[in-house]
Amino acid sequence: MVTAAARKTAEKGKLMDFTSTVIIPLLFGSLGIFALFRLLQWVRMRTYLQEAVVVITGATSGLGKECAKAFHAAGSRLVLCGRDSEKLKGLVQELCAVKNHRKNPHEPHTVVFDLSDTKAVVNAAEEILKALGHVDILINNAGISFRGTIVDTGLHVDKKVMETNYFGPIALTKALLPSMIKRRQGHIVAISSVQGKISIPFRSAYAASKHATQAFFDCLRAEVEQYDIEVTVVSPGYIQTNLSLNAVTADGSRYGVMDKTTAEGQTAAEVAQVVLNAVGQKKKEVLVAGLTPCLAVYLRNLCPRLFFTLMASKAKKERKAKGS
Ligand SMILES: NC(=O)C1=CN([C@@H]2O[C@H](COP(=O)(O)OP(=O)(O)OC[C@H]3O[C@@H](n4cnc5c(N)ncnc54)[C@H](OP(=O)(O)O)[C@@H]3O)[C@@H](O)[C@H]2O)C=CC1
Ligand SMILES: CCCCCCCCCCCCCCCC(=O)OCC(=O)COP(=O)(O)O
Repeated sequence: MVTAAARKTAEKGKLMDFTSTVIIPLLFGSLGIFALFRLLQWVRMRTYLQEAVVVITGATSGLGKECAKAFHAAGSRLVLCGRDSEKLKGLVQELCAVKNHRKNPHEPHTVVFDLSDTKAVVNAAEEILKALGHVDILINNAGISFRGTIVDTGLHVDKKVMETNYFGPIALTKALLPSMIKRRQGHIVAISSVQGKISIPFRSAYAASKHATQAFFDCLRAEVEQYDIEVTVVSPGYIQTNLSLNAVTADGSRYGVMDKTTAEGQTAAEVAQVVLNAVGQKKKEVLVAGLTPCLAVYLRNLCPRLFFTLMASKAKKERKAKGS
């Protein structure tokens, strides 16, 4: 007669057999497949980015500057765009410092223009195509933010924000698109914002420009799929940059304050890595934000009434804090 203890030992043995013959090989097999998948993904990404001609707007500071460093490290041939030629030269020197230069021998090209000047944008696109022949990846990063009430804001301020954040990037995109279509190759990136998906009070011009950006590049993605052109929309939450310092206010003057939310945001280097990976993996869109902004995006879509109530109380609170 089999005792209970013997039955228990036999069951334990069976379990151990099952673990060593099924569970452990399955676990290691899955880990192996995952590691192989990640390796293949990395190799594909490296091949995609190495030698690629990458145009970055707003390369003089913040996220644009960090994207320049990340794509340079990935071996891309950079075209750095900005309004300040001295800052661009400084960045080229930094990138061409011996340590970086050994990894990527291509000296970045610089193009100076203001995105709110459509003619200058078209000329810049021509200059880029003349100098490099083609563009593989365009990163529409440059932008400005806004702080103010709608009732006090001059229309010239709304236009300035729209020109910089929306018309400038779409003008550059339209100027480079025909050459991408001709080659049936290209990748267009729009750095939007969480505020391209939700609107928060006292940011009307900024949120409107980013919603327009999201809409335009979503349309573009569908239209250019037939030419194998990729479109990636990146929507970050707060990033530690000069964005709030450089924001315009209701009368068009500089805001000049480093907001706590911005100062406590993600680092620009972290977000640049997300941009690099999203481009390398040809992602359609990516939301790079903390839990609250992400929840706010879902809430806006799933329960708009509650979202609007929260935004109204946020506006009330901010107005009270300012004593207005
Ligand atoms: N910081 C944040 O919290 C977030 C930022 N973003 C987005 O990230 C992008 C980069 O901003 P960020 O790095 O944070 O801010 P920064 O202010 O540090 O950088 C903005 C860049 O845009 C350039 N720029 C501004 N206006 C113009 C113009 N008229 N013509 C050409 N270039 C111009 C600036 O050039 P110059 O040096 O000449 O001023 C600068 O290089 C923006 O699109 C922004 O909306 C999105 C979500 C969050
Ligand atoms: C249980 C659900 C709770 C979720 C609701 C909370 C609602 C609180 C609102 C939070 C709003 C977050 C907004 C984040 C916006 C953002 O990250 O924007 C990034 C920027 O573009 C920064 O630009 P700015 O000029 O505003 O500094």
